[in-house]
Amino acid sequence: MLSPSQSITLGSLLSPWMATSDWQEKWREHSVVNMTIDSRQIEADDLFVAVNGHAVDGRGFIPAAINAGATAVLAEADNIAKHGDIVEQDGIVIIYFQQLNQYLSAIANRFYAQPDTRLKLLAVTGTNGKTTISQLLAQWANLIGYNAGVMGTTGNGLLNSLTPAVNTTGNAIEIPHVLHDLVDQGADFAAMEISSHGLVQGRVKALQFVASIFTNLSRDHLDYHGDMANYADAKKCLFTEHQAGIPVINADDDIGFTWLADLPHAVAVVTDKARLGEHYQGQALWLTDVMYSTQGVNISFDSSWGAGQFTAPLVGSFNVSNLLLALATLLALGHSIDKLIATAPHLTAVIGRMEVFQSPDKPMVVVDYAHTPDALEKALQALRVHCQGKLWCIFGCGGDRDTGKRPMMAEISERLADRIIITDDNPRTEAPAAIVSDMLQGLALPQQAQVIHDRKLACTYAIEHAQVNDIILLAGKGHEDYQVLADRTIHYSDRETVQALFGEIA
Ligand SMILES: CC(=O)N[C@H]1[C@@H](OP(=O)(O)OP(=O)(O)OC[C@H]2O[C@@H](n3ccc(=O)[nH]c3=O)[C@H](O)[C@@H]2O)O[C@H](CO)[C@@H](O)[C@@H]1O[C@H](C)C(=O)N[C@@H](C)C(=O)N[C@H](CCC(=O)O)C(=O)O
Ligand SMILES: Nc1ncnc2c1ncn2[C@@H]1O[C@H](COP(=O)(O)OP(=O)(O)OP(=O)(O)O)[C@@H](O)[C@H]1O
Ligand SMILES: N[C@H](CCC[C@H](N)C(=O)O)C(=O)O
Ligand SMILES: [Mg+2]
Repeated sequence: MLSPSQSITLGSLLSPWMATSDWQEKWREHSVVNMTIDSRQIEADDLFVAVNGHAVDGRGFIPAAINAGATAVLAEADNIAKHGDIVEQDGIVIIYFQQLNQYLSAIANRFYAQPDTRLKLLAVTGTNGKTTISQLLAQWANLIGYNAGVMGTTGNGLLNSLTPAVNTTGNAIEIPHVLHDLVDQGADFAAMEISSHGLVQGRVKALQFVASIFTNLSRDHLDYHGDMANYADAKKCLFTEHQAGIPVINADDDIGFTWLADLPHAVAVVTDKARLGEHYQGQALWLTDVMYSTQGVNISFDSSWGAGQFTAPLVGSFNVSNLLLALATLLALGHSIDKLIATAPHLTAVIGRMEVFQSPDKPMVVVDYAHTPDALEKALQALRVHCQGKLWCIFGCGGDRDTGKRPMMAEISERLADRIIITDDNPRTEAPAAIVSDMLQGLALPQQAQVIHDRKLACTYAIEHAQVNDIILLAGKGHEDYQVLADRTIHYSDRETVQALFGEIA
């Protein structure tokens, strides 16, 4: 539960955008103590914000919000002529605001007293790696003396006490509210994940970031963005239409590389310096050597801030990219290279991201959140290096999400794994059999893949049938502790399943 903010008058809150001095005094001086966008979460003295959404028009819930105790309403205006109109309904004021969705971030940020400027706020965007990098940044920040928070897929809050959240990037009101609470709890650093949905919906429009990181772009969310060009534009607008601070760009990624030309102050991060060309003038950090072991990675790098070498207990080549991006960002923000190198061995793997589970006489199991073709490919490639026996891949595809990635992920599993078990992953409103059928289209030899819809049974089968030197990748659910079915959400966790099968928990 978020704490209430200090109260603020409607006149003061909205004065940057409308002539509140013309209002009746009773409305101008009317105080509100919280903002909420959902009528179902209204509490006494809240300001209800009614926007027109993708599925329903929030203005239809104004009566419900008033019934629930809203003390005032800020509602989307249909056109510019109606901007600033005031209507009284059941003794409650409704103020109309044009393009409310696009301004909501600024209004809410003002409401919560600009918390983005009261700590160092960092943004991480890209298809894969956002959670990992934001948490690595927060861990590293803590190790060098900050009190760091995060916001993202695994929840919001101080790094070690996260509150689960509905979205990876919260709504335009929730974000400054969480930041306000973080500042109250003494946070002086926060790294947040910014999804492409969050960017196009203006959820972070008004925030001031000290640095923004781009991880990579690969297929995902085409159900929402239509095509890859739109998806790329959505990500790019963090750097061109937001207060991004220092851009830190993964230039190994083809899209990231092309953006460098438009971002002269960017820090480019690459695994091969030659990729930047002789004439590259900007700041950069590049890999000079890397060694992998089951204990993690040993990285040597050079950069505009000097050269160095460090170890970190993370698995997979993509985590080298994640570590370099986090390091480059902290260096660009002025932190000491020596301190960062000295603290790197204390970084830890992020929950549900290439998380390794081992038990005597049992195959190694890796729980990972790969739910895109690129992530699945990278996760399998990373594990192949360590696998003496057969590599198993257990995965499904989410319902009500981009259907095009289903056969692609199946094709990747067939190419890179030795044994495939297709299972369920949040079927949501779709029939699990239909999702599996889409996935099977991608296999040359579908008869060789097993389909076990029940995820726990799929894991049990693999652990019972795999040899001790096999590796089992359990992909797609990572930290999730639920399975979303058509009519209900049930408790389910891959991590708990493995721990139970290994006899670690009852
Ligand atoms: C399609 C989409 O992105 N929808 C997002 C959008 O909702 P919306 O404004 O369109 O909502 P709507 O359901 O049409 O309702 C309109 C308004 O009526 C209000 N309402 C509705 C019902 C009611 O009883 N009372 C009420 O007041 C709603 O609060 C809303 O303000 O804005 C909301 C607030 O920001 C988001 O929570 C919501 O995310 C939904 C839940 C969602 O599933 N989004 C996914 C696709 C998403 O955003 N994913 C990305 C991450 C993807 C990744 O991993 O990369 C994310 O950032 O989470
Ligand atoms: N830099 C990377 N490049 C490619 N794949 C990655 C990278 N980092 C992580 N992955 C893979 O993607 C999965 C998800 O990683 P992570 O949760 O950090 O990404 P995310 O961008 O936060 O995802 P989401 O969009 O679901 O929030 C990991 O479990 C791993 O398989
Ligand atoms: N944030 C992503 C996560 C997907 C995770 C996977 N378990 C699934 O449900 O598809 C999404 O909502 O598309
Ligand atoms: Mg994430």
